[in-house]
Amino acid sequence: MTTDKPHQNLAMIGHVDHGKSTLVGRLLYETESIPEHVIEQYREEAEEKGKGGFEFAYVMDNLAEERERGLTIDIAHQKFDTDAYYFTIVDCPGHRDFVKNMITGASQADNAVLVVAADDGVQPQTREHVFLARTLGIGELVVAVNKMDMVDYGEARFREVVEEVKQLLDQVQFPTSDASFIPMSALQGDNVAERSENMDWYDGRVLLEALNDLQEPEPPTDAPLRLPIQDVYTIEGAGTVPVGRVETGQLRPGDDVSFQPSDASGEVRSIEMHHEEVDLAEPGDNVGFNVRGIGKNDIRRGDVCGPAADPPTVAETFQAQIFVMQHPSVITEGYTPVFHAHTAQVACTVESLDRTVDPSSGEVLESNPDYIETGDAAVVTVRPQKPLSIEPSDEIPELGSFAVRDMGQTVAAGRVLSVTER
Ligand SMILES: Nc1nc2c(ncn2[C@@H]2O[C@H](COP(=O)(O)OP(=O)(O)OP(=O)(O)O)[C@@H](O)[C@H]2O)c(=O)[nH]1
Repeated sequence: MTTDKPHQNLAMIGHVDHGKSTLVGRLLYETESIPEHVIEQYREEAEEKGKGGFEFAYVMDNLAEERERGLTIDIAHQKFDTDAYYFTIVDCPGHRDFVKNMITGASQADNAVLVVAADDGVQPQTREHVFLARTLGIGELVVAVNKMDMVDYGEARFREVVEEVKQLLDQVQFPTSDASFIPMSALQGDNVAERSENMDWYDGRVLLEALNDLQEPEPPTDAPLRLPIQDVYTIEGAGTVPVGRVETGQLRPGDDVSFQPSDASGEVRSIEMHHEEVDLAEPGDNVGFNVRGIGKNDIRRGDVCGPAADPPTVAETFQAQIFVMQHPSVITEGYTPVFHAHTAQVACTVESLDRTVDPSSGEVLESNPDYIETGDAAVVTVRPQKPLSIEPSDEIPELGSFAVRDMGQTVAAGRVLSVTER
């Protein structure tokens, strides 16, 4: 894969069984992104088994079977391209660790396709995923009204589903134009790559066209430097080398930087990327660097590096809007799970439940509730049990969201509204 086109991470979201995997399979198939030898092998098998024509369903069945055998052409991390972009599919929310991956930057999605089955309409997970997409800062949604073959390709049903989805998107204030609703069948291939003859009432874009027209993700360069530290190495000859990914801003040799919350600072001596010395690092760059006067025990994973003149914020407490995704019982004041924000993992206490809000409109439902539970959106005040660097998401979105983990699962996701500094 060359780099002559910009890259985008694309999330596939939607209720279980509405067709996310099938749609990914179809996109890969239509863009000729499934390796030729795999397709060829299926074609031969299909012929041997006398399956007549080479049906897409046959490809999907085989992909599913491979997945079960652990041979994984799994939908996560598959790549395809259009004229304008290279796309990488990132995990969908049902998959393990999706939320955590989204938040720790590993697979932060730029945009998403929301799959809604025409025969089923908006379902609980459709709601949940849309809310999550909003919380996690996904830019644009393309809505795939899928399984149109199951409703006789009828325009009236399509319009009904579009209305349902629009209501949901209005509630969470997700700006979406009419053109982003596409009636399709992932299984039959209608309106994915090719215009469907089964729906001549539709004259909008097909899915690949809509993806091709997405806005280019903007590199966030006007925020100050924020570089969460993943690891700290000691390298012979170079000394202490923190490594991490630049989330915002720029890093140059000669810069005076500060690491928070460890509170160490010094001047950047050199920066390395892909084993080569560079004189500038920008958002998305994974770098190792060397700072005058800083030893291995002065800084650690979970620190954030920023300009000494505008250092990363360290929170005494912070107020956040959270969405409870799955919790076996209820969350009350005093609850202390582990918060995952960028590369940090810190136990934090939910000090007060300030209010529950309509997950959609943000309207206050109840002030100072006694508890919150799965499906609730709430504003809470949180006290980290150890120093934690985190930023208001309005100011630096890349450092302003977190996942709440407990009992081996992500129980909630959230966005920082404000920080009371230490
Ligand atoms: N008729 C019809 N069936 C479809 C279409 N797309 C998907 N399906 C079927 O719907 C079922 C679920 O599809 P999946 O792609 O596994 O759905 P999913 O959303 O990925 O489901 P999870 O990964 O379990 O969340 C499968 O049996 C598909 O064959 C479609 O366009 N038309």
